[in-house]
Amino acid sequence: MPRKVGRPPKKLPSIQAMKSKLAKFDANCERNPNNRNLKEFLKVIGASKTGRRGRKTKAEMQELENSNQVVENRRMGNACASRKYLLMKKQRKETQDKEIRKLEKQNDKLKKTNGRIQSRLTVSIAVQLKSISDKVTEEHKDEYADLKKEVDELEEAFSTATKHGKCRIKLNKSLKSNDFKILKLKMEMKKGQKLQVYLKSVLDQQNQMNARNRNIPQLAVYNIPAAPAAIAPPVRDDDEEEVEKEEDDEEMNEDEKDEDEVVVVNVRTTRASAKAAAAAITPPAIMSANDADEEMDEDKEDEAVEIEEDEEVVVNVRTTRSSAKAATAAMTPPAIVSNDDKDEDIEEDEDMDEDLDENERGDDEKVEEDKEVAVSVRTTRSSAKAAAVAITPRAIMKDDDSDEEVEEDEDVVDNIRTTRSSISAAAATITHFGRDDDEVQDVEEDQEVDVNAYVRATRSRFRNNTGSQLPSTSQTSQANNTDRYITPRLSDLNKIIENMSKNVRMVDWDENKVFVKAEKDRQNKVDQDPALEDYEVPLPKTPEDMNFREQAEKILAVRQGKNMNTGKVNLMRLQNRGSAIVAKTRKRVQLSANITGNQSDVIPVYCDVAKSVKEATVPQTFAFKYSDRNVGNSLGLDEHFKKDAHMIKCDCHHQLPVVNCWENPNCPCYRMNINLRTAVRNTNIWEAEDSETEKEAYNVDLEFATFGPVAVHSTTFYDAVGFACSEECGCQGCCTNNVTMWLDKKIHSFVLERKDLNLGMQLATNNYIPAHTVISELTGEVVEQGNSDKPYSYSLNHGIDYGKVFGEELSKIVRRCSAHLKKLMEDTFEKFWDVDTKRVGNVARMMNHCCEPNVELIRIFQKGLSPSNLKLVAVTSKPVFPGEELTLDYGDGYKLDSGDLLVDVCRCGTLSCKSSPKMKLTVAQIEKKLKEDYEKKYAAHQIVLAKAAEN
Ligand SMILES: C[S@@+](CC[C@H](N)C(=O)[O-])C[C@H]1O[C@@H](n2cnc3c(N)ncnc32)[C@H](O)[C@@H]1O
Repeated sequence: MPRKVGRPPKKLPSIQAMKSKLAKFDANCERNPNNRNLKEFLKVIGASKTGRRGRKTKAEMQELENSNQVVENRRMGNACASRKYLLMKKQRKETQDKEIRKLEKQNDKLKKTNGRIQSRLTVSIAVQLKSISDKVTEEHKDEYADLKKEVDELEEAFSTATKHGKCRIKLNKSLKSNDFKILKLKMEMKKGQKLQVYLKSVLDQQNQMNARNRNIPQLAVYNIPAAPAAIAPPVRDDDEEEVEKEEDDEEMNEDEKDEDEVVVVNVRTTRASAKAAAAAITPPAIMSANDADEEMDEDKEDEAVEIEEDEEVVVNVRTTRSSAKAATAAMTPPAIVSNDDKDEDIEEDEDMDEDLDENERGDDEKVEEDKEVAVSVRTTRSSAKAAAVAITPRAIMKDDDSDEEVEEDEDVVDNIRTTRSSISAAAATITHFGRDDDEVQDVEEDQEVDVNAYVRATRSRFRNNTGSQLPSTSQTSQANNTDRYITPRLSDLNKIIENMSKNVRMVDWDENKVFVKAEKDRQNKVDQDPALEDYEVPLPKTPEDMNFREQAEKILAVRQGKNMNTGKVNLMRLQNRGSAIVAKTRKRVQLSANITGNQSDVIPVYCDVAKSVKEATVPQTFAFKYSDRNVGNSLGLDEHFKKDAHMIKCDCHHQLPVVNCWENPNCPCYRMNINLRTAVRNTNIWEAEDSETEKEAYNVDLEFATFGPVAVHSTTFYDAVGFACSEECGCQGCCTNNVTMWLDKKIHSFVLERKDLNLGMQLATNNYIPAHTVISELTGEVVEQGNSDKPYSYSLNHGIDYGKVFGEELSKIVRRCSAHLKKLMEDTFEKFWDVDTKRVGNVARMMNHCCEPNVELIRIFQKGLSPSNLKLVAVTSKPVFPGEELTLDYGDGYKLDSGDLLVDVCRCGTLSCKSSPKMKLTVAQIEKKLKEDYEKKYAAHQIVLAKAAEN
């Protein structure tokens, strides 16, 4: 027999072996879902991602797939379905690793400088002003004069802002060709500074200002690197001295220069007629579907900037001349050093020119160095650090370690303090971080805070943590006047408590009367509102129609899961929350007659743990600013959707015959409502294997129609995302596709009461509220997770999002989404966002946790698809009777300030409560208890309804 040459073919594992491997893998997956990765999956099934060897043949794969094991193994199937996602994730990881390696390399290099001047970033900003003519000819004389005037003003602004000496602006006389004037601003930033955040912030600030003037285009920064600073160790304190010295003598030694890294930011501006300005209002970065293609192309050219070296990044931004000026001013770092050292500046100018030339060549070869206006400004390391750190959102500041966070907070404050004097002049003009924390402004509709809210939050947190307060300066107070800042200062919040304390009093309380009044008020409101013409308040089911057994079985399953098999049963202690008891008049301590300050939404506060006014104290929990609107911004993404052309809205009711949005397949809002669910479903990769019928059911289950019950997919609470029409639409939001319409109707009456000292305030209803009814928005400050106050924060997008994927899904459903917007969405939704209700919020923030909650939160976008367009809407998941508490499930991971897990000390008192007494209960016992409870509530409600009908 001839001897076989070469390797014997690899023996394929038997199906049996394969099955056992699969079982193992599945068990592993069960233990740790993170183990589900493609590589492992492929390994298990014997295939390799590359190369033929070991890969199954089609037939073998078919056989595998047909095997019960595979078919039944849902997770495995899901892994298959998410193959694309996993590959993508892997690629992303590789890129990230590469970037990290690069940054580490840089970091090592920087460290070699002995930890003294570790790094210095020189930021050059070139502002190109379009539409300056070829030559400064006679006909352009005036124009040139204007320009010169502007530059003079700019110079002056810089000099004022920088305080430290004069700044130089070079305006070359022979402006020529290609319609650009180039203006340069150089800033030195030091290592440890978050360049990306810094630039983003200054532009955000500028944009906020510009937003008021529609003729000024929005600035945008892109391609800014995750600066080496992001991983660089913070500048050591002992460096500060040296930096201060530098401030004084303005010298930079050769060694330091070597360490310079140059970042060039180009800002292009359009000096144009109103029309052109309006067109220019769209920054290249965020071109939307509706924009002209031409502009898109142009933008693409603009975007085609290259990172020349590790340390060099070019960023293009388009703006108008005036805004560029303002932007330049805004970009002025807090403490600016004069430029005595001309040689050095000239050298740097040259560097910059090179960069600009590089950058321009692609666009237009004709820009010449001598046609440039140069502004050179240098900041000190310490002040730059202070500025950058101060405006760096907490989440972007290394936030994985809480200890480190505290240190950083302290660091921030240290820096703010050290540089306070040096920033004073600049603060009034440009620096927002130095703004006085201590100004409360009214929360207006659609009001927003700029990025500085983060700074403010950080500083407030510092105060809360340390009890000390940062001093403020007159300059910072000046800055306050121009800014709309909402995060209230601690002292004002304390004043709220003081004022409340003064008005505590004893009042009569007749539950029966209150419930009857609430019922009548609701009926009146519904009757008188034409928008609610078709709405009928559903009545509660009779006890006979209820399925208590099913409920009891569920409760028992939960209890068995907890091994509750000992102890004595005291059913009266349990499930006695809420009431159906129609009480007689009694005295009650009232802490506030109306917490909202709004007469159309009166919510009184009672304290039942105190028997007299003397005994009563107003708890600290009321130190918050009442607002029925969210506040906050979303890293620029919201700016995009604020623009008319990009806002998602419909004009359904503008045409006849009127077609209800919900029934109109062409309504962009309704379409978005449907598409969002698909996006969420696609995001949830482990759901991806659902059959088409299941997918269909999923869509139906998540109906967000205005007048129908708001259906929540019970098993995927976090996935409940929809889109609603708004006041910007043709229907003005009074249509069938706007569940948020209920938020302003205020048809339900609530009360806050304290019955349990340890539980704090409880939110209860005075009305019967049917299941699946919108009751309130949960409002607060929209902040990135990590910036929020945990016990009072609610996740805005966690769970509807796997990293960038949700952003990607979103970008797919926006028509003709530009590459930049896509990236913006991905980046924004890669982060997790919270609604922090600690300092700003509404009554919904008072909802306690319950192991058997009756309220769930759904997420509804309006007008756009940024976190600022997203609302957390509270919807009842069960019928709630008058007197009953409204509760949410905070989740098993929720920790109290004490560090205890809430579930371990929960006081919700339900039969499902994880900390309820251990006792053996049968289904029949639980069913009986549930029935009794419901009958009592139902009977009491019938009395209320009857009395309401009487008068
Ligand atoms: C967002 S607040 C809810 C309103 C709170 N009762 C108040 O007076 O401000 C959350 C805090 O309420 C308390 N809490 C909420 N539900 C609770 C429960 N089931 N058991 C014990 N404490 C609870 C905890 O102190 C928790 O940190």
